[in-house]
Amino acid sequence: MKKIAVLGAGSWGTALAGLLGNKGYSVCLWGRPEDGVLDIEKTRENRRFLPGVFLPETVSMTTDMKEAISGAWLVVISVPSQAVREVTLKLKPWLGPRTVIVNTAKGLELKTYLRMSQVVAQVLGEEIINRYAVLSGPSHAEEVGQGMPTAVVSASYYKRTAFLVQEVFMTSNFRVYTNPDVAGVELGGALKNIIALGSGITEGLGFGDNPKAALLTRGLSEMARMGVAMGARSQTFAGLSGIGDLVVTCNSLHSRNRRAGMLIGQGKTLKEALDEVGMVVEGVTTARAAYELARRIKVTMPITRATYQVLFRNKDPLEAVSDLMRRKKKHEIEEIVKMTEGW
Ligand SMILES: NC(=O)C1=CN([C@@H]2O[C@H](COP(=O)(O)OP(=O)(O)OC[C@H]3O[C@@H](n4cnc5c(N)ncnc54)[C@H](O)[C@@H]3O)[C@@H](O)[C@H]2O)C=CC1
Ligand SMILES: O=C(CO)COP(=O)(O)O
Repeated sequence: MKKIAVLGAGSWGTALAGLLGNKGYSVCLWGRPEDGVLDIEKTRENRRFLPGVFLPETVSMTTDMKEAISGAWLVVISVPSQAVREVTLKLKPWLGPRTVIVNTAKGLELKTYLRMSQVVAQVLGEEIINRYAVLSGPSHAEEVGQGMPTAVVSASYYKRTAFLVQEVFMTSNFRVYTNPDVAGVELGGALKNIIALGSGITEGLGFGDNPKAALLTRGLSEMARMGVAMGARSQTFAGLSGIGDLVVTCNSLHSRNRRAGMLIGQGKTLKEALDEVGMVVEGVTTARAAYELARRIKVTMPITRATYQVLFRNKDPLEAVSDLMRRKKKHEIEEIVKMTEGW
């Protein structure tokens, strides 16, 4: 069977390696030595990041990048977004001329503000873009690992690549749609984590469902605003990588972004919250990158700004909520007002 490399032995890399291995692919899961790769190989279980999910014999483990990439026709990147550049640099010397790259990391790179496809293209050259897809959507590793019905989206500028990735990942419990809007799918997956952090903060403050619904809905609106300003399609934000992932991340007990937010809302510092969660909380770095980018390109993102201030400027979460509520009066949807004569 064709070989697939999965880079990143955390919860998502492990779940995807299991999914692909169960489909019969020969999967090589690469991780750093500190990820207990040898222990995973022996027990067939990633006890730290995905306990209770057992990997089939079709999945082998390595800490050697050359061994992982050599002969692979498809490479899945499942490391935190701030590590995507480093890992892409490491895989570059061994990458075959036709190997397809599937990125699953959700975030914006700090300082450069680049989306993950742009980071990968900077490292591997623009020509990679035809062989690149992003796989994103509401898909907690814990549930995918248990084979629960899940729907995600494969986006690529190149139709054949989007279709190929759909075909590779699709199972009776893992439904994959396609979308040509790479920017929209990447930004949906990245920006929803900021809103989930903010939503978790309101839960930690003891607030209920109304503030969560308000944050989620207005959060989606600012995600789409930023997306359109960066060339994405607004409709993509109504899809799996937008509203879909926002709903799951703001509500799920598995969500690290929601959990970190709740801890901060309860009075923990950012460091204490991150230590307690113990896994990557992508919304933290993305809040910083998106806040700075929004200022630079002059896009209004009040929830992102408020979340940034709580995370990095020691703003009291209650004061942040109060400031959001007291912003100047607004129309709900500007486009509708513009289309409505006499308003
Ligand atoms: N866990 C989930 O349910 C899902 C996660 N994702 C995304 O997948 C990406 C990875 O997340 P998770 O696996 O959940 O994180 P995790 O915190 O469970 O694991 C991250 C893994 O990456 C490793 N890592 C960190 N820096 C590294 C580096 N520089 N080089 C190599 N390995 C490194 C860590 O040691 C760890 O094994 C994130 O962008 C996340 O948003 C996407 C969909 C679902
Ligand atoms: O993106 C994810 C699920 O779709 C994982 O992020 P969280 O753990 O914050 O929910």
